[in-house]
Amino acid sequence: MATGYYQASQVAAHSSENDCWVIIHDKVYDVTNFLNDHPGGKKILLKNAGLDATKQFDAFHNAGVLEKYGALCIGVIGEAPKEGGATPVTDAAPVDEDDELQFGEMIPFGDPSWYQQWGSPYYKESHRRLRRFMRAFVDTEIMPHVHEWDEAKQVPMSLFGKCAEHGILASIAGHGKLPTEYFDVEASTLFKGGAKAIVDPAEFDAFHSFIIGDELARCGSGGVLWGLCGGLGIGLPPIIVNGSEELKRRIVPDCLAGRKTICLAITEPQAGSDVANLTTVANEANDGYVINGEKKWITNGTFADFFTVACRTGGDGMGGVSLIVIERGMPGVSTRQMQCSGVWSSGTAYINFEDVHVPKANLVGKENRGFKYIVENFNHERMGIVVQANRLARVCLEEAIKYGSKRKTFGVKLVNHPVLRNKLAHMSRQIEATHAWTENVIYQTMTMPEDLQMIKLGGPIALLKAQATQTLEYCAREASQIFGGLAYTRGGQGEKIERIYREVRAYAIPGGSEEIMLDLGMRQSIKVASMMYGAKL
Ligand code: HEM
Repeated sequence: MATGYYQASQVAAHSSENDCWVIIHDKVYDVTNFLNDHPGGKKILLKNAGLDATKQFDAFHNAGVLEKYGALCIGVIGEAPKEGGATPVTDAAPVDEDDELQFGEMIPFGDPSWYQQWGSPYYKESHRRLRRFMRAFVDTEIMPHVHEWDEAKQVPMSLFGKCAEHGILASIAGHGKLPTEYFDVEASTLFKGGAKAIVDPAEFDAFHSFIIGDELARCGSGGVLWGLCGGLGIGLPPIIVNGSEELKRRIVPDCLAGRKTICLAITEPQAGSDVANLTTVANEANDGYVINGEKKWITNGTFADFFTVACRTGGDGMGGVSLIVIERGMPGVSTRQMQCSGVWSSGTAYINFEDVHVPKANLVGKENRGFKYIVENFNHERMGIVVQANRLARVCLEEAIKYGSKRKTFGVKLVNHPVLRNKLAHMSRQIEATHAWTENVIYQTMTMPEDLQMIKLGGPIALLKAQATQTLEYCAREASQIFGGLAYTRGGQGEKIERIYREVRAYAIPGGSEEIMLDLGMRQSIKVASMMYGAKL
């Protein structure tokens, strides 16, 4: 935290290896004890000792580095205020005067258009308050740690606790509706105070959920997103919607309070997305089940306390599948972390269930209805993927524009080369189109009767998922080309791009691969057009 006021001439006196200060963006950093740890080397810092090194710093780092190393900052360049004047608050974010219309850094297409002075019918004051809250939360609590968490291949439980405190976990688990019976609304930063809250819980809608997902995804890590949201978004909803009251009380409050975590365990080594043919079997025994089988690619499986498991309780096909909750402490449960190309901190697991005895009370809803419960959550799951994928694509665009505006080749900034602008243009048009379609579909989920949503929105949402993940793939590729070698190495300026590029498949395959989504989308849409609207086909 900055404390003192200095003149440039005073900083100049600290220019040796034993006493080394530098000025960056009008702040003074004492880097004496950092010289040997500086990843760019000691020499380069010493060359700038006692000087204003802003230009050189900006050439090699992202602004976020200074937040992470804030402890090195000892003051600012300038005069101390006269006695009785305001105390310096050098680290405070500037207050945005025109929050109504303008919010964020104003990088072209770096945020949705309603952040950049465009009107929109979808958002009101509580949405604007929520976006401000979420941005500050992600910038301070998530963004500085993402690289570290990713390398460590885990998200700390403390993040779940912090998100729970604000009501973010409950927002992720609800389908645009808050599960208010299962978390302490009045203890949540976002919702306490009813009508005076940041978001009045009675008014919480799908656009609030959208903002939370979209702003979280600014962290630029699918691993953190899947780590935090994976189980809550797909493992918990089948219990909230279909579970017995006793099962809900036993599981949901702990998950929404960040004390426990959950995952959805469907995919198997041999069954892939083919849910109807899964082989994990639950045989009835003594007032319960004995479960045997293997699950693979299970998001959050390495650390989850609860597993919402798809098992065969009946005959072949989709009519013989049930959902049963298995608990980590039950004998016969073992998990191991899988080594995947992306989403490292999400805890992707291979799971073995060997003669696991589970009480009947852990059955979700009715026996042999599991396939129906899974399918009912598909639209919600896919929309979650759409929101994350498109914001990750936006992160690629934002990073590419920022980097292209400072890096020069052949004496010209990258953004002044038409070939680079052409890449940015194609990225922007795809992101904006995907966002507009996403908003349109979200609006339908708020206005269309639920039974009709299942029929009418399944096709468009499947197509939208393919649209979002192909946009992500395109943007990750083009941003990598723009960053060059920096996006080929982990960490540093190209950190987000390198990671997102590795994570593209984790969006394009789960929740329905692009191939399945495109086919289903058209099949379903043709069926709906003929059956419901009388299209003469
Ligand atoms: C408070 C001051 C500074 C801090 C905390 C700092 C921190 C870092 C960090 C964390 C990295 C690793 C890459 C990254 O995460 O971006 C890095 C790399 C580097 N830094 Fe610094 N740095 C500082 C000042 C400077 C200055 C003043 C210069 C140049 C005059 C410089 C030149 C470099 C270079 C050349 C690299 C290697 C970049 C690469 O691998 O592409 N640093 N620095």
